[in-house]
Amino acid sequence: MTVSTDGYLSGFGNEFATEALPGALPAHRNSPQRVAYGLYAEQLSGTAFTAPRGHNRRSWLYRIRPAAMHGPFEPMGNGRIAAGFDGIAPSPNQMRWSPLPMPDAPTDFVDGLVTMAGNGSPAAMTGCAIHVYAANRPMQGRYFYSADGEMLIVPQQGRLAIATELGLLAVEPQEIAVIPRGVRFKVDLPDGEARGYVCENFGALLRLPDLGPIGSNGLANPRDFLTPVARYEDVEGDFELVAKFGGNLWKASIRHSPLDVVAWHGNYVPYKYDLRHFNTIGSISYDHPDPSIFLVLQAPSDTPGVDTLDFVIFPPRWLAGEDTFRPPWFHRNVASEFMGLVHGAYDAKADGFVPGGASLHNCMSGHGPDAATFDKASGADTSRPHKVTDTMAFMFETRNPLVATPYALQSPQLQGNYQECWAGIAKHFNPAKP
Ligand SMILES: O=C(O)Cc1cc(O)ccc1O
Ligand SMILES: [Fe+2]
Repeated sequence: MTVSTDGYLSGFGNEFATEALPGALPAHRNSPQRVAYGLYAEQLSGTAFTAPRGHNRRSWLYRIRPAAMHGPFEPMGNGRIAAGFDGIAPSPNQMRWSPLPMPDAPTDFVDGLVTMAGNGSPAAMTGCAIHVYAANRPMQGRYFYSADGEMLIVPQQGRLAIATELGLLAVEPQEIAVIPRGVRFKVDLPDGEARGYVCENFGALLRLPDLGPIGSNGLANPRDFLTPVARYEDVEGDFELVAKFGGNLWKASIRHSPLDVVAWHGNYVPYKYDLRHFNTIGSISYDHPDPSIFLVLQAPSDTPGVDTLDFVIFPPRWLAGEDTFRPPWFHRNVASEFMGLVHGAYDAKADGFVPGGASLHNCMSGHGPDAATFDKASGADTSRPHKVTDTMAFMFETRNPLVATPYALQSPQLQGNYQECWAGIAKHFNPAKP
């Protein structure tokens, strides 16, 4: 068994084993005729049964009642969650949004989800949905799971206590949580309210990238990923199970808490990671490297080297490039970029991109530093290193263009004047002056 720290097991993709009651886990087998304590054995598979061993993910759960026990599902209305992205034209316009305001009415994590952008579909098993959430009420008497994809949660304001079937994840801003496809959970708000971002990954499971010439250490180190120990509730009542399935929300009545797993083992697990532990690598000579150097997790596609989804962060770091324009350069990419800001300021934008806000730069749409940032950085002294502090920006970078949802396009948070941040860029060209 791996090392346990404060209710967590450390490592990425490990074979974990944990029990909340002694002897609840069967030894040397998965499905004995009778399980200890009268528990039911159930397998939860996150990959095809025959996936190569290195990518195969499944866990065995020993629970008070099987997951099959609940009433029939019926559609419940999607609220502000988009059912899909087909049939909406993606836009080449650069877009930026101010933060989603905290709700006035009581709103839990599920009610608080708003889809901003996405591509692909759960049916195609590729692409993602990007949501933001703003909530002010714990999930009471209801439990949620997404059958559409694993959920990468990036809290921006307020802590989340995410009670999952496999145990409790306590996350705060500058940490992330990943809830596997199908795992049931409920969210409590220890600070009363919370806001953040969610990327629902329809494709291959997020994994740590290869390190190539970087070597055997660096970027996000596997032992900093934490998975909860087993923890169960044995409660009965009139509860609701909400499923996101095929883009839509469904609800079923359930007469007990589905968070009733007393012991489990396996490698299909929820986990959290503190972004402040990221080992940031950059240039110590000249030039600003591609942002792939900041890759935390990737969801590969069937094409080698081309990911369906990359989760990239821009954490505090030293900039040392000499005779170098140090902030992000002007660029156009084949990939599409949805960015958010957890904390502080982002070094490519002097203002307008604020914590809780978001931006979208689609395939081949030009973007980069705003005029104020360009002027400052092109005149800066680069003979000494400079530390970028008080910042935590991130990017959901996708292979396919992102479709902004009708909600995102019509929302009052859309900044109509975003493109003006480049309007003041001066013409300096003078063919007579090399
Ligand atoms: O657009 C952005 O701000 C993100 C980004 C940062 C960077 O350092 C290089 C490329 C890139 O897309
Ligand atoms: Fe970019």
